[in-house]
Amino acid sequence: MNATQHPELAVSTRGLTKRYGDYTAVDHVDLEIRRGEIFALLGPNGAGKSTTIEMLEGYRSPTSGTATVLGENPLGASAAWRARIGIVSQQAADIERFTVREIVRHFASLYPDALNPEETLERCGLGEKMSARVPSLSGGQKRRLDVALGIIGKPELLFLDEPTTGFDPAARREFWELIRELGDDGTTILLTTHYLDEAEHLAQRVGVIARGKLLEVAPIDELGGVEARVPIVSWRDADGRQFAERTRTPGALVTKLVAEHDGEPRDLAVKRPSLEDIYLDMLERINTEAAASAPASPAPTSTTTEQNR
Ligand SMILES: Nc1ncnc2c1ncn2[C@@H]1O[C@H](COP(=O)(O)OP(=O)(O)OP(=O)(O)O)[C@@H](O)[C@H]1O
Repeated sequence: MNATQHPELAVSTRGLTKRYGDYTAVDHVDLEIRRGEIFALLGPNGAGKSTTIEMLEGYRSPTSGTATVLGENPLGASAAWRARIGIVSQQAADIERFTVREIVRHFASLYPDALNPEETLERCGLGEKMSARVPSLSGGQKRRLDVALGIIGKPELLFLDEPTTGFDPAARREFWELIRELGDDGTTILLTTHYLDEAEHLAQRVGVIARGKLLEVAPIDELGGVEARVPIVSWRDADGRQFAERTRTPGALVTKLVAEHDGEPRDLAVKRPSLEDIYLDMLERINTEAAASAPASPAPTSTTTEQNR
């Protein structure tokens, strides 16, 4: 069944919810991702990122709410729709018998307008491994193969679930380059990551999810609001007591402290909160609020475990 969706949107959800028994893994998520956007979903372990993505891919059914992806309901979407999306999930490809080239060629043959397999492998840094069998690849190289398989069908929308886990720093940089190129070509990308620098490098907007709830969606440099970015000046007095003050005019405060201390205050530091500081503050706040509003949702039990959907 075709759903109505604003043509500029690649993804839109309303009240998207997934429950396992009494446990709510994804809780009324309203999310809009524009076509051509690179969007990063951040959140701690178990926050609900993969569950959200899997509902958008059509691999998990929502308990309630709706999702529209490239104009269709992902559940039971058409084969033509499936050819328009690319998926790099957390499970690495494990195709024992084949060489890298064979497997990528096979995947390419499944799509109406696939990329060139050899060129794609070069782009993914596997040019020298085309004739290698999959089991002989290192962890990072297997992940690159996953990425090659995810993009081979020239997707309009690419889902990347923690794509650079296990990459060495150089491989991550190369991967970021590849993702930026895909973004420049107009591919919409939804990625989840635990690396804030990755989100900073790649994403135009980020969403933070924790305990299944989407806490905030914002351009990366506006996350947490203006207030969260106010610098903190810290110092010690002559007795060694630690002080810290948030101020929009750190220079003026430092000048005042220097005058008051008749010289350099001890351990003087001016710190502008990093994205990581802001993100961790948000998570701490939500955990404190959750603890205050007990009883919390019980953790999922084996009786509520759902294997596939
Ligand atoms: N099939 C299932 N049955 C029961 N609970 C599940 C099932 N799948 C996921 N969950 C629970 O739902 C919550 C969200 O899981 P999800 O995999 O979406 O988290 P995540 O944000 O992707 O975490 P991570 O960063 O660790 O990959 C977790 O508490 C998880 O244990």
